[in-house]
Amino acid sequence: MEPIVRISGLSHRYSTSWAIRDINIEIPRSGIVGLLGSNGAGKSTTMNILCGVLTPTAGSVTINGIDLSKEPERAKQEIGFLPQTPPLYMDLTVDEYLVHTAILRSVEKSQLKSALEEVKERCGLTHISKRLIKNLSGGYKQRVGIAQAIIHHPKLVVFDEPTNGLDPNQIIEVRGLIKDIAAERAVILSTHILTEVQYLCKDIVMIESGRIVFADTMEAFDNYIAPHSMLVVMENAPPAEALLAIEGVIRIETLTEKQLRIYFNGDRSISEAVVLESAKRGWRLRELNMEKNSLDETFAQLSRISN
Ligand SMILES: Nc1ncnc2c1ncn2[C@@H]1O[C@H](COP(=O)(O)OP(=O)(O)OP(=O)(O)O)[C@@H](O)[C@H]1O
Repeated sequence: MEPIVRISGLSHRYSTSWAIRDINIEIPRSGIVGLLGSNGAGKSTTMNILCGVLTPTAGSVTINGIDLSKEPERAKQEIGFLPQTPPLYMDLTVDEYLVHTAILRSVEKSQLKSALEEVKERCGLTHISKRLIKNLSGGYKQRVGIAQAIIHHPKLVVFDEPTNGLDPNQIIEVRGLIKDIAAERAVILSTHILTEVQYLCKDIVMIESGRIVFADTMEAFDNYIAPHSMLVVMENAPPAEALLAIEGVIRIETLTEKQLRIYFNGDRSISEAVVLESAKRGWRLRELNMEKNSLDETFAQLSRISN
């Protein structure tokens, strides 16, 4: 099936420096894709181009098969966008603001009332319809921001750092809402918060220094960088020097008298050398566990690879 978004050879230069270079991404028609990267990696630039807010220096974007540069109005009809700072009018009530955004998004007059009621119900806003936006909590303001992004039933919704500045309860609520919204359309979630991606996304695209450094499933991300430490338990654990003498071992961390963490370079076959050496020297190896990288480590290592 044709992806909902096809980004090809996308590059953008602000005055003298390139913010993104040769970005290629395809977004499937359902599920949440996480766009991950450190601050300044190029996420917002990519999102702004995708949402038609910024014209790229090079490359193309099609949305639902429509070329964004050739038919911007039609292409943008297919997208809902929640930028980092929601575009709210503080002096309007929730109803007034949502009607205003629905008209901007070309929702037909005859559909206006039902679109408004549906989106308020969806986002838990019905009971605060008449409240001024400026008097709402951060969590409710964000819900109004989400409501404006979906009121016209777009096939793709883009969220840029949607839980920024929210308290832990509000974060859980907004995440639940995003999950719910993604049940029937494609969602792109741009963030530098790894747990957010881990919780919500099936697929990840990671950008660093303006280039894609990883694009695959969450599971593949989890396994991407080979582990470089193992935890061992030995009844007669030797002094660190004896373990450091094994080729590839670079550091020993002594945890208890019998438990050690061995850091190594190279591949997993080093575990065999540890087993053999233990048998030869009577260290009485009881347990050996390869340690998995945490997602944070993978993120940090991918960030370093790009620099
Ligand atoms: N208007 C601008 N003029 C000049 N340079 C810019 C402009 N906007 C962004 N940049 C630069 O382009 C690069 C990418 O920025 P971008 O905002 O896309 O990154 P980001 O991944 O969204 O980061 P953040 O999470 O901090 O928003 C950065 O080096 C940034 O300094």
